[in-house]
Amino acid sequence: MKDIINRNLESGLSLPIMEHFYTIQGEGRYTGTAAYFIRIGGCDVECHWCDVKESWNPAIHPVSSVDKIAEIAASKCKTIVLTGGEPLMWNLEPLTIRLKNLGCRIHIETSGAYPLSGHIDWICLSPKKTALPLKSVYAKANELKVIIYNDHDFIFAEEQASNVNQNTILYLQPEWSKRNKVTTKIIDYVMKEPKWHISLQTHKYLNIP
Ligand SMILES: C[S@@+](CC[C@H](N)C(=O)[O-])C[C@H]1O[C@@H](n2cnc3c(N)ncnc32)[C@H](O)[C@@H]1O
Ligand SMILES: Nc1nc2[nH]cc(C(=O)O)c2c(=O)[nH]1
Ligand code: SF4
Ligand SMILES: [Mg+2]
Repeated sequence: MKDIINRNLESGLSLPIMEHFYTIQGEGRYTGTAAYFIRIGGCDVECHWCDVKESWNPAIHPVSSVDKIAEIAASKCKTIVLTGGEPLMWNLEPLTIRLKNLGCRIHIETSGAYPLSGHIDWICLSPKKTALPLKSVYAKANELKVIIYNDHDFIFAEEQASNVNQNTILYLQPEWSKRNKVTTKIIDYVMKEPKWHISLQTHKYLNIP
């Protein structure tokens, strides 16, 4: 039985799904727009300020068939956001093929620390110092979203911006627990360096998932 589960995980036919829910995209370019989120368990990047640490251990999340998840998601909304955990730790080919066949547009939230897989229409790359993105992900990022926790993160943000392509939209997003302190610094920085935009975690202000 365990062998079958492992084989299905490897092939991407089943994935450890932590949760899936219909909400409003709270961050980045698509802020304010309806999207169905699929949160896949498993992440070894270990950001100390991660707001979903419960996602890190894949073993505590039910291994679910991607057929079923795709069907539920597509019945609610045609824009899907794959997140986690780190969704690129998994083979996304079967899930994304099924979603595409059901007429969906697929977005991903990723640290970029693992290779891209599957069919993705919009890549939100949020690089982390502990596990830098792969070159192949920088090249395809549609938006770059750097989390600002301290002053050094502005320097990190500029370094990261030099790795993405010219069309990538650049965002600075306050780390939630530091928002009172860093939001004003981001506002000043964006006025000084207007290639950047500010992204807020608006779903947290709205009290929605
Ligand atoms: C929970 S992560 C999951 C996807 C992927 N592992 C990643 O980090 O991009 C989703 C988004 O939330 C951001 N995030 C996580 N914790 C945060 C926090 N405390 N404050 C602000 N943004 C946060 C991440 O940087 C990422 O852009
Ligand atoms: N509403 C809402 N928007 C989001 N944008 C990125 C999120 C994530 O956790 O990946 C997220 C989330 O968890 N909720
Ligand atoms: S990479 Fe994403 S899920 Fe993983 S610890 Fe960092 S913020 Fe959390
Ligand atoms: Mg979130």
